[in-house]
Amino acid sequence: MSIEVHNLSRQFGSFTALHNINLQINPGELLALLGPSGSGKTTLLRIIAGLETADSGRVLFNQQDSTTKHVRERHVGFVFQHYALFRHMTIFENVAFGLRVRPKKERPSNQEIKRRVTELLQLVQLDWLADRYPHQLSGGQRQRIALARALAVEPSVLLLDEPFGALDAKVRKELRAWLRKLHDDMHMTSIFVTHDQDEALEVADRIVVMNRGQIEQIGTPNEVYEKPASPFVYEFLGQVNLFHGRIHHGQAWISDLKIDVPEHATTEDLDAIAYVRPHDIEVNRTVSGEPALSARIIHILAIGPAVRLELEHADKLTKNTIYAAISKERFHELQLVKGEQVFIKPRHLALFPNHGQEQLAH
Ligand SMILES: Nc1ncnc2c1ncn2[C@@H]1O[C@H](COP(=O)(O)OP(=O)(O)OP(=O)(O)O)[C@@H](O)[C@H]1O
Repeated sequence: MSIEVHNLSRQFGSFTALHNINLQINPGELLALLGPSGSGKTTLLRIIAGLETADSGRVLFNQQDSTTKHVRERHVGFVFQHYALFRHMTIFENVAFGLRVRPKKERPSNQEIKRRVTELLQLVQLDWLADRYPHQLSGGQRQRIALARALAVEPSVLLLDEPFGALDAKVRKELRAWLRKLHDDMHMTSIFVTHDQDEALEVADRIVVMNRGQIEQIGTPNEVYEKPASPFVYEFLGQVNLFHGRIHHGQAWISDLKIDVPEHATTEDLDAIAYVRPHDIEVNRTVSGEPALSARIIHILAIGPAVRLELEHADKLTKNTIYAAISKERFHELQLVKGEQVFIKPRHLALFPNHGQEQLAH
């Protein structure tokens, strides 16, 4: 099932929750709506689901206008973070619920319901819990049952709002991999809301980055991470260093560094901000001909495959903290010690005109 969103807007009083949203979701795609709290993700998901109405704009399911279609007619399954299971029903009955409440002529026989529910419980690998009640399950198990319940009605579209939000980090990671596999096996179109960058980058085919009711960028995880379209996306996705500088005729001055930026050949004396990812900061013990910034190591974190360095660069009157990530091999080669002086330079940087918009930089 394809989903199209055209010129969708939604106000709550004088507050604009969604402003002119346009989105095309391909059949079979797993799409993440990613953004900070209050950016409009849930409102957009609820409008697509038919649980909320838009002030203007349209939602098309398989090219057909579904704006006026009732929730039941949209063949949508939901999983919400706080969409609790029915406490007084067994796990089996929770999953069977959507089938049992169907109008009589569409309702499967008891035997058929039993077959389908058993199959779904096997799919979420919890068939051994069929006779238990929700309070006898762990949080992760309950979320998997919530998914099985959503899938029972064979939805063409699966909508998930922070489905793993309340779970601990390890269970979240397991369920992410599991959701990806389930989505691929079931051939659905799925949209999930998250404010967790790692979750979106790891699971989604494409990510819609939202900010203040608008879409900042739509792209594959690789595109939004490697080629952020705006300062907001740069700062929201992963850790980033921020430098202030100027661009003039194809050259950027960042602190004492002069860097060629041929893509800005025609720019004249522009105040700019430069973003550099920690793994794009090159660290050396000596200056090798090219200009570099001197910095002092104030902290070393050597956990995991990369070594993270916290550096302090004395830039005229201010002190800037800069984060660098280097490989374990490079770290051992350099034999770095806390407190000593090193030389750093950005291998790759992204420049944007400075409109004073930076807020989130680390
Ligand atoms: N029924 C409502 N009445 C008034 N304001 C609302 C209503 N629903 C949402 N809003 C406002 O609209 C904005 C967007 O809310 P929404 O729930 O879509 O954000 P979100 O990106 O999902 O945030 P979160 O990650 O915190 O759930 C918020 O500022 C919220 O306060």
